[in-house]
Amino acid sequence: MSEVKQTAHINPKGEEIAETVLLPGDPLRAKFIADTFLEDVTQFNTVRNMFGYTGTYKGKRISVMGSGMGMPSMGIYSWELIHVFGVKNLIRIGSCGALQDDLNLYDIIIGMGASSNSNYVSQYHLPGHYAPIASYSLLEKAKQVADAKGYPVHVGNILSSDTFYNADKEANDKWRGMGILGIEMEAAALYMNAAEAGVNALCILTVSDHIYKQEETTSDERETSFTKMMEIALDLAE
Ligand SMILES: O=P(O)(O)O[C@H]1O[C@H](CO)[C@@H](O)[C@H]1O
Ligand SMILES: O=c1cc[nH]c(=O)[nH]1
Repeated sequence: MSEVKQTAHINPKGEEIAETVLLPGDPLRAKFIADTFLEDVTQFNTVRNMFGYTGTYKGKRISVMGSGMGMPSMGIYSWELIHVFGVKNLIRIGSCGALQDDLNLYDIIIGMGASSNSNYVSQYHLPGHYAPIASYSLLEKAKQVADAKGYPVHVGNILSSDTFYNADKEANDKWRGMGILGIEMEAAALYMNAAEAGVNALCILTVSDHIYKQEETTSDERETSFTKMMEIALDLAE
C-alpha cells in the first residue's frame, strides 16, 4: 500500500499535487484561478482554509494553492510542498506596492531578485550576505510568455518585507533609491527555500497600490482581476 502523505498544514487526502504550483498569498485568489482557468479540478487542501487545487491548463497538470501572508507562512507551505510533496517549480503570484515613478496600478513585475528586511536567511549561517534570486529558467520562460502575449513586464529587484505597516518612515525612500521596484512579503523566503532544495522558484507580481502616487486597488480586485499575471504563470506548467 502506498504511503498517504500529509503534514500539519497540507492534507491532500490522496489527491495529487502537480510538480508546478502557483502560490498566491490569498487562498481565495487560488480558488478564483482554479474556478476560472483550470479543467478537471480536484481540491487537495482545505486545512486552515489554505485552499489548494490541482487541474489541467492547456492540457498540462498544474496546482494552485494559497501561501498566506508573510515569510513564515510562505516558508512553511513552500518547504512542505518541496520536501514532502516533491514540487519542483514554485511560482508566487502576488500583489505589491510600487515604489518607482514609471510603475502604475496593474503593471506586472517579475522579481529577478528579492531583497529583504527579514531574518529568514540567518538559519543558513552563511559567512556573508546572500542574494535571493529567481530561477533563471522560469524567469526567461515567463518573459518569453509575456512577450508573446503582448503583456509588458518590469523585471528587477523587489523587496520582501516583514512589515506591511512600517514604523520607519524613511525605509521606502531608501529602498526606492536602490531601484527596488515594489514591496511584497514572501518572495525572499520562497527563493531561499527553493535554492537550498535545488528546485525552481519565481515571483510574479501585479501592482495593487502605488506607495508614492497614493493609488490603490480594492480587495475584490486583488482577488480576481490580476488575470494577466495569472495567465503568464499558468503558461509555465511543464
Ligand atoms: O497579494 P499577496 O499575494 O497576498 O501579496 C501581498 O499582499 C499581502 C499584503 O496585503 C502580502 O501577502 C503581500 O506579499
Ligand atoms: O506587501 C505589500 C503588498 C501590497 N502593497 C504593499 O504596499 N505591500
